[in-house]
Amino acid sequence: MKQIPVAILGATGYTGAELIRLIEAHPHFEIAHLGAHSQAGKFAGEVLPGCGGDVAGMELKAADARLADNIELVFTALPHGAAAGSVYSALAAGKKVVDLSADFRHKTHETYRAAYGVEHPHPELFNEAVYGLCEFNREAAKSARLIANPGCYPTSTLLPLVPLLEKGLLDSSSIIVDSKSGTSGAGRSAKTDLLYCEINESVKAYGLPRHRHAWEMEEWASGFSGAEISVRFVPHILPMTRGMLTTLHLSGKDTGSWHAALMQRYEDEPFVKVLPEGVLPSTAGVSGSNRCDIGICQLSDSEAVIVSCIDNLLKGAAGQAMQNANLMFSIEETEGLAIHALWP
Ligand SMILES: NC(=O)C1=CN([C@@H]2O[C@H](COP(=O)(O)OP(=O)(O)OC[C@H]3O[C@@H](n4cnc5c(N)ncnc54)[C@H](OP(=O)(O)O)[C@@H]3O)[C@@H](O)[C@H]2O)C=CC1
Ligand SMILES: CC(=O)N[C@@H](CCC(=O)OP(=O)(O)O)C(=O)O
Repeated sequence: MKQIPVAILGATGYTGAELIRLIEAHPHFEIAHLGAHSQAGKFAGEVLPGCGGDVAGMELKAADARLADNIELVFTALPHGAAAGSVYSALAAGKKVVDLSADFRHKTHETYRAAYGVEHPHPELFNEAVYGLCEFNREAAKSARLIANPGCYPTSTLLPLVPLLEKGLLDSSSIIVDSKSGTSGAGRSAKTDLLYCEINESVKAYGLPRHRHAWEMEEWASGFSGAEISVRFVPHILPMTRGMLTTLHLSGKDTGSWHAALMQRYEDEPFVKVLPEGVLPSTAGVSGSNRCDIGICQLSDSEAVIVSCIDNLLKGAAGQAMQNANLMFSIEETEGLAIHALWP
């Protein structure tokens, strides 16, 4: 198979760096363009400590630099709000796009406005964008021109939730989503509340009363299962570099059947692992992999706790983006993606 030239816009951020690592090890994609913003003009190796080989010597292009004609795929790993214009231009130039930002994740302008509080510059693309939760939208991803890669918190929430909603087992009005994220989830740009002294030896809730990902969770839980849900979502930030753990406090019926329902739904999925009943996952168990591990503990006939873990930079971002890119180019979905975690 030929090598497919790709561009990464936002290559100097955390998810951009992860994309470089994945593409360098991928047999069918090759890096042809690295875009940056404040770091444009420098070499990748000057800005990215983890970057070696030929890529280290590539010049970082300005965010709006022209993309060469032979580039077929563009990953936009840009802040939300900044991504939409680049996505629009790349599509207009005939490229396929996997957008890691939140700019095209919503079905309607109303929901986007509610979650982000601003007008969208290209709402006409909402209908075309495919929400890239591969386990539920695989067929649509295969023919997509634009993938809206899901958010990290929604990925860790929707994977355990949707199969139970599909079977009508959950009380959809009382879903509590308690999530913890490593600090890389907040990106690489300098912010006072991400300084070592603010984060170290501390755990902090944030995003209340309603974090923007609550809309994304509700919209797609409903989109995939048909059930209207409302979530109470509280994110937390922890002093670890990568990893995300989501605890779902759930009620419903036949909780004794929930473990089997999840096992059955995911038995053929390479990137979702349902642990034996009562065994709970850890972030260390998925770190460096594209997996989501799910553990379930029945509390009573009508109540259960489910815990899911992902690496926010992989299944929560660059890994899932690569899964989608594989689908878009008819490549084996697992290509270039580690099943095993970096453990211990
Ligand atoms: N981190 C995570 O775990 C996850 C992130 N995401 C989403 O993926 C996207 C990238 O995230 P992440 O890598 O963490 O972000 P970072 O803050 O680490 O990196 C942002 C990148 O975008 C560039 N950039 C910053 N501002 C602009 C601008 N105004 N115009 C063009 N480029 C700009 C930066 O360039 P320079 O360095 O040159 O200034 C940098 O390359 C975001 O939308 C994020 O919300 C999604 C899921 C998980
Ligand atoms: C710890 C932290 O700050 N996390 C980010 C979410 C991660 C992210 O990148 O959000 P998107 O997937 O929507 O782009 C936040 O709460 O805004």
